[in-house]
Amino acid sequence: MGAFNDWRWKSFTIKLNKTDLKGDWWSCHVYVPLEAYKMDFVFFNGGSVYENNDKKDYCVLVEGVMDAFAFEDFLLEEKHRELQKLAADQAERERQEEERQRIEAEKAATELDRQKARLEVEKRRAKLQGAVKEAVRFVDNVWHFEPSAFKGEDLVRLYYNRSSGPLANASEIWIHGGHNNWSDDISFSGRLVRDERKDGEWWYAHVIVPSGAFVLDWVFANGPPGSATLYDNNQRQDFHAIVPNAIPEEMYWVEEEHRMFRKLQEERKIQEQARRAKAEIIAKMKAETKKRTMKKFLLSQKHIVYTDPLDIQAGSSVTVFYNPSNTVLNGKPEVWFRCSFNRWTHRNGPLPPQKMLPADTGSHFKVTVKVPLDAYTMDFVFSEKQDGGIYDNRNGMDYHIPVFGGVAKEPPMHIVHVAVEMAPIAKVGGLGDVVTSLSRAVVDLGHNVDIILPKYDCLNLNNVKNLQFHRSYSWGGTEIKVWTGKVEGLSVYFLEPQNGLFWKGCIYGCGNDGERFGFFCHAALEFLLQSGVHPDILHCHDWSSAPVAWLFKDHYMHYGLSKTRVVFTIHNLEFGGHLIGKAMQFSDKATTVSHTYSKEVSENSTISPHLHKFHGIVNGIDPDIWDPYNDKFIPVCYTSEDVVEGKRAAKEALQRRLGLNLSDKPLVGIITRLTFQKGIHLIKHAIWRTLDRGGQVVLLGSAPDPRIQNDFVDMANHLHNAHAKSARLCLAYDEPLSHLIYAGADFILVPSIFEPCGLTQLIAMRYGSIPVVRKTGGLYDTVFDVDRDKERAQAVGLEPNGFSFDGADSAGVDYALNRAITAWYDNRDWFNSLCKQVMEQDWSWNRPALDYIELYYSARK
Ligand SMILES: Nc1ncnc2c1ncn2[C@@H]1O[C@H](COP(=O)(O)OP(=O)(O)O[C@H]2O[C@H](CO)[C@@H](O)[C@H](O)[C@H]2O)[C@@H](O)[C@H]1O
Repeated sequence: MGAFNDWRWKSFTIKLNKTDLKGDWWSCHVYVPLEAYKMDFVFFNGGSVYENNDKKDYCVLVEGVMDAFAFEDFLLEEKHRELQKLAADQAERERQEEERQRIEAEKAATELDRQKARLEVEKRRAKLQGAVKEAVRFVDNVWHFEPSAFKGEDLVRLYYNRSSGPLANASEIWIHGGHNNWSDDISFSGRLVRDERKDGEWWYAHVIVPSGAFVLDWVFANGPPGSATLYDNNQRQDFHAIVPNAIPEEMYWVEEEHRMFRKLQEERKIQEQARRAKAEIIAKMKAETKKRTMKKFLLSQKHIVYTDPLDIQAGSSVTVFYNPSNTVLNGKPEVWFRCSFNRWTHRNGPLPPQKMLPADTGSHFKVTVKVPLDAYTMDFVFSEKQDGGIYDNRNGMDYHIPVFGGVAKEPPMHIVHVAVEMAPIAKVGGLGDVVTSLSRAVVDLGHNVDIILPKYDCLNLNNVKNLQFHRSYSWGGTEIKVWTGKVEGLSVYFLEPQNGLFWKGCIYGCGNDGERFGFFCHAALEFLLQSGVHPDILHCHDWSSAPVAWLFKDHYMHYGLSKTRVVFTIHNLEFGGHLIGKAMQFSDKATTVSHTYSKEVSENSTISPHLHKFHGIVNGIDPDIWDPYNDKFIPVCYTSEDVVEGKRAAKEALQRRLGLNLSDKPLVGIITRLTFQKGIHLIKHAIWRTLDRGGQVVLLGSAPDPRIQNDFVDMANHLHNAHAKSARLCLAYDEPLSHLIYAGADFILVPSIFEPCGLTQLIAMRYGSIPVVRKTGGLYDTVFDVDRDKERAQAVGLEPNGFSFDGADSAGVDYALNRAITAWYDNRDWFNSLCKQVMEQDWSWNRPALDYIELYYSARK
């Protein structure tokens, strides 16, 4: 009994035969496979008696192309092939399932078309019944046909007695005719001539009876259709004649129904093809953007680390270049490279530390590594000595670079968000957008995400698919019903405590919000515990779900959720500072929504003790939810290629909808919650400045504070009187209108006093609108002034994309807004190319989601 390569390959059992050699020699033939580098074997009697060389077994080496390492790779390749086959099988099954669903949908749609055709025909038939009742064969002394019996497609003469009606003195007489109660409007017309052979005023026209006609409908007039001024329309009843030998009515309607059905089918097919073609274009554009962004990501640390090649392939060699002069290892005589794979979990453990050698290019050092076939990330840090000393481990995050084409895939993480807002079903501001769009991006990267949300009575349920009762449990003295549903493709658990805490008709502003959300956080943890769900990451947001952090650490961690880590994100430090401070203390990692805001708040007493675990990760926007190429709220879809035409149509639709002049003026849009944070006095000033410059302004915003709301209502009244054609303030929350403004505006103004990230400037750019912003927080990180920030933009691989200002006063606003409007008036070609350029920048989650994944992993270390 034997096998090859340490018993890992092709085992065999063969019966030996006695040979005629001298002594007690037995033998057998063994086939040695190509992949063998060693043969292992023992002898046995076919039963339980073994000769296994004192438990060491026997082995002989095999000469050939294989050794232990090559065999390792060979096995991985085998596994790879097997996985590929499984994946192909799976893909085929999915394709078949899709095909089945497509056929099913097609069947249902066909049935619907058939019903529609039937209904339509019934409607027309009922309508025709009336006309048939009124129709006759002739009217004495007014009109008749020759011959009197005829059918569809016959040529007949229609006689008319001119003196019978209002055309008695007309010099010309025309017939405007149709059939079956004008079913195709006018289907024939012609000029009548006088019949000299008859007595009296008899005029006639030749008419070809339309096929399928039961009833002919007509009027007489003194000119052809379009230029007649006098009619004989039988006292507004029109004339109706029966077609005596028409085809049987039943047959006609059966044919009509068929014709209608075919037409509907044809229309549907064309629509379906257009939809599919569009989906393909969208997928292609998305993939290209993603690829560009990934490349930029790989190059983004080039001043510290980069690899050659940039995309590392499993099973190949890669050279890592490192420049210590920008790190803590600056000036050290030696640099050592310490590396492993798969987030330090690779089966072979870390590679032995390698000393890096100076590279030819300036201050970089280099080292070459063989990447195993089952790698999906390459992980490394640098140290000053072979045995350690000072490390550059990227502030505790380590360096991780994705490896492509390997046989192993990154195991998915399970992330659960506990949040009180979620777009589009319960959105108040940007927090709701981020919960949805970050989750979608993380799912796209192959991880599992669930969201736990209160079941408010004011949820927008139109956007929840498959809402179902899931279970109920008791906690906090009440029954809590749990519902599940899909929102934007994400799985959501809705908690509905029967004590009515979320039946208040609103999300915030109930007086006891702290108590309501505190209860919700506790209930969410209880739900996870009772359902036996053990996520890797619990992600909570702002003061409203901050309690998750300490409730978890104080209680639930000890009840069996011990592998879970808590990540806390600050979207706005303005509210609930105490709760935020406590969550900062108890969370494993904390983030805020831009790098600059993280610096701006770093001295805040709630943050400063925790800087070691605090990171700024800029927000992204969801490229599917905000997509001018696929947006049902704008009149013409567009990409960067036809941005000018697309925006022109959107601007016109916006002007029309809000009653503004339909002229080509620079249009400034503002979309915001109206709070102190958003720079209210600067917004007001900008409205007047834009009007001074001959532009138009549209503001969409609502104020939670009634004093501010009233103030804007006054301003709106004033503006709508004095500048009705140039300014419109919509003081409400209106998602569809916001899309039209993003598309129709030339500029989106964001003059915030402080701004953790800001999404409106990012959405603006996606729609080719130019942001005009105050340089603060995330606005500083995402908007680069065309005149002042060229270098700062280039440092992050971008071209400048907007206008910005520093001061929080009117002079500041003027500085940016005047330049923006002047550029629009004086340099339209350049302005249009700027619109195209900002549309091509990637402000989606493609990049920031990678940073969140890194953060989640580092929280688990
Ligand atoms: N009247 C209205 N009608 C329709 N839509 C409206 C609207 N008013 C605002 N919106 C929409 O609400 C969102 C606002 O997001 P922001 O990030 O700009 O601000 P917000 O201060 O709410 O968010 C906070 O959290 C986010 C997320 O982290 C941070 O980016 C931000 O800096 C921080 O203040 C955008 O999607 C915008 O279109």
